[in-house]
Amino acid sequence: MTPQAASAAPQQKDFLLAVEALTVSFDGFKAVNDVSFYVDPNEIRVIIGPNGAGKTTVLDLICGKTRSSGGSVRFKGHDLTRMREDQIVHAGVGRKFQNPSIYEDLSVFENLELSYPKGHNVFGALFFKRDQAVIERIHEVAEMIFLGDHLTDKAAHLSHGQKQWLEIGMLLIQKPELLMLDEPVAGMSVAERRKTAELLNRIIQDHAVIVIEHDMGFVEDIAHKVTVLHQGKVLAEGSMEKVKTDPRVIEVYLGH
Ligand SMILES: Nc1ncnc2c1ncn2[C@@H]1O[C@H](COP(=O)(O)OP(=O)(O)OP(=O)(O)O)[C@@H](O)[C@H]1O
Repeated sequence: MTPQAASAAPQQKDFLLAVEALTVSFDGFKAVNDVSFYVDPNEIRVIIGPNGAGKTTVLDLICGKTRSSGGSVRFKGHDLTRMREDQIVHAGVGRKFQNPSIYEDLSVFENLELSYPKGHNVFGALFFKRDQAVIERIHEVAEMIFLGDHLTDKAAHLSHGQKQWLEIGMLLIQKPELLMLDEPVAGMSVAERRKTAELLNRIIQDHAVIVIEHDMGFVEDIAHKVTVLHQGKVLAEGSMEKVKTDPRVIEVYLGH
């Protein structure tokens, strides 16, 4: 190829996350079957689909909780399928599960402090100091998750929605570049749902977010792009406008 031809070649787009041909089988059953999708920096991607479609398993594969049997997950050039869960966290991928895993007996401040990155070895943890930078970061995150006035409250006394936000805050304090949230608004009030949409729109100024969600009103509010899974495969992908009028999506999911 001549130098001119090389420079004219199309540039490959820099996706934050590239999932390609991802597959996993459980006892011969393909729960995730040849799934590919690409997430941009600052994007909110929502994964929808009927129960058992493989949504949670896809997130489990990305965060290293489950090992794939085929395909790749590239995040900023790293193949996550070759990395351990803790290495994936350090690479910048944070995952929130459906049930909040906060410390109920500790305050909001202490929960956030515990999640502050303390270095990757035992000495980092031993010599960790509650210095000004840490305190400032905790206040900054607490404001972002609407808990700035609740720093001294015990987590046990927070509402269900506030507990979900606290757990998102515990991820944010680690500064991941990609956050993955499994049904973040399940059980929330309408007002809490609205604030969660606002929170996600704040978050994506510095992060990308993948959300699994069944609440279609919420999906319409937040999704830049929707990936529809069905029986372990990608059935459709695109804007919510496009996906919700797709007859196949209506047949297997939205029409029920
Ligand atoms: N560790 C596992 N061992 C065996 N089967 C599993 C395992 N994890 C998931 N499955 C199966 O894989 C399929 C996909 O499950 P998954 O939880 O990913 O679906 P989902 O789309 O998240 O569903 P829901 O909306 O109900 O949460 C299901 O049939 C489930 O029973």
